[in-house]
Amino acid sequence: MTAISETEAHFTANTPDGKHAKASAVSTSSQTARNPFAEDVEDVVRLHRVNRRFGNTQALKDVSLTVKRGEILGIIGRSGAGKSTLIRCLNGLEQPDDGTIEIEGHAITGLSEKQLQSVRSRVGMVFQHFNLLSAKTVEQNVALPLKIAGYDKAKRRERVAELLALVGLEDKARQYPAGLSGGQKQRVGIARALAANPALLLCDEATSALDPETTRSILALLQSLNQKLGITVLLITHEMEVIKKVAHRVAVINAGEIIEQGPVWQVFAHPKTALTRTLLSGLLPQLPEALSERLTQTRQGEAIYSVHYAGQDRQGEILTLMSSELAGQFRLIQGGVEHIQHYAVVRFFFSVPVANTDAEQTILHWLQQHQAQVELVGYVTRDA
Ligand SMILES: Nc1ncnc2c1ncn2[C@@H]1O[C@H](COP(=O)(O)OP(=O)(O)OP(=O)(O)O)[C@@H](O)[C@H]1O
Repeated sequence: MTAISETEAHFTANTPDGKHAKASAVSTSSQTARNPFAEDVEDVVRLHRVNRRFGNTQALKDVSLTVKRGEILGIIGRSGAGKSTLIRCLNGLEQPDDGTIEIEGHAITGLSEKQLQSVRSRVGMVFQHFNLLSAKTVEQNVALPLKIAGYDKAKRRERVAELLALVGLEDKARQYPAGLSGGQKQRVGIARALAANPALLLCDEATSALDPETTRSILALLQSLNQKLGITVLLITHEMEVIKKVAHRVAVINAGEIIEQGPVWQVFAHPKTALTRTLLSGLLPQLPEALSERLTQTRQGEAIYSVHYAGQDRQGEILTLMSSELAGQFRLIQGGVEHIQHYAVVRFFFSVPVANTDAEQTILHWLQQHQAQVELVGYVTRDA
């Protein structure tokens, strides 16, 4: 058996005969028990002013958050920001000091361990290090939650075949995890998380242990599962690239606080906080280092501006338009277009000689008219 972390603490589930069974690292459900969760509730997850303190550390500070049914919400934050604490609160392994957490309209704060079992049956967990049972085959790993939930052998076999087909691993059913690649192991982890038909897939750094190509294929799988099954996904990550590829909305967490949230295209186009800008820095064009090193705040030489812009279903034509309508009045330094959701997110830097105040004002006015967000970055002397 592989070592498992506290997050994958043993879950228990009611079996049809009324006894409690134990499983490792899996969510479980009872087919016979009445589902206390309202499947028609629009918000699958709702957190209201959740706080969690550890001594002097405020791991979660007044966190309010919703995840709508069918949505993929990405939560991004640096190490120590509070992501694990948030996950642990969501699957009931941690209790907040105050505030409320609801899964499908059902308050889960203050529940007993036994009451939490049905909560966990609605939440499938996908882990960074897969947490498969090494002594069991792929099909046995996937079947485990079904076994605990009381599915008979024939039903288990049928459902496991269905799940393995869903994640593209039909031919690996009899293999052991040791013989699988990282991406294949994560596919097994996802199949297992989906086994009991959860409402929510909680992905805790699900691609952080994978190479870029495998990461892409796992993210594509999550996206297709979201589209095919309509499953709601809460994805915890420290990589903006992951958010960009799959999430509909993003929430940025820092020192336990949600400091910014919104549709992914919007946060990319108009990041409000310095941290978000830093997290985005690898993905959006930056001012060349040779130039940024020479920046001053004294008005001289050339003024350098950064522009953020987002347009729906447009191919970033603002740059083309600006180049044709204001030709010769500015110098383009660096720029690029990202296509996120149905938006073209454009970021570019341009310079204009400070001596040419008419051109500067014309450009700023033009950009304002085109709803672009413009910021003065600084000045460089003309020979820069
Ligand atoms: N059981 C605990 N006892 C004391 N402090 C804790 C405990 N759990 C978390 N913390 C503290 O709470 C803060 C948030 O921790 P958390 O593990 O939630 O962050 P994280 O964003 O998941 O970080 P990482 O990405 O490194 O896992 C940190 O300062 C951490 O040291």
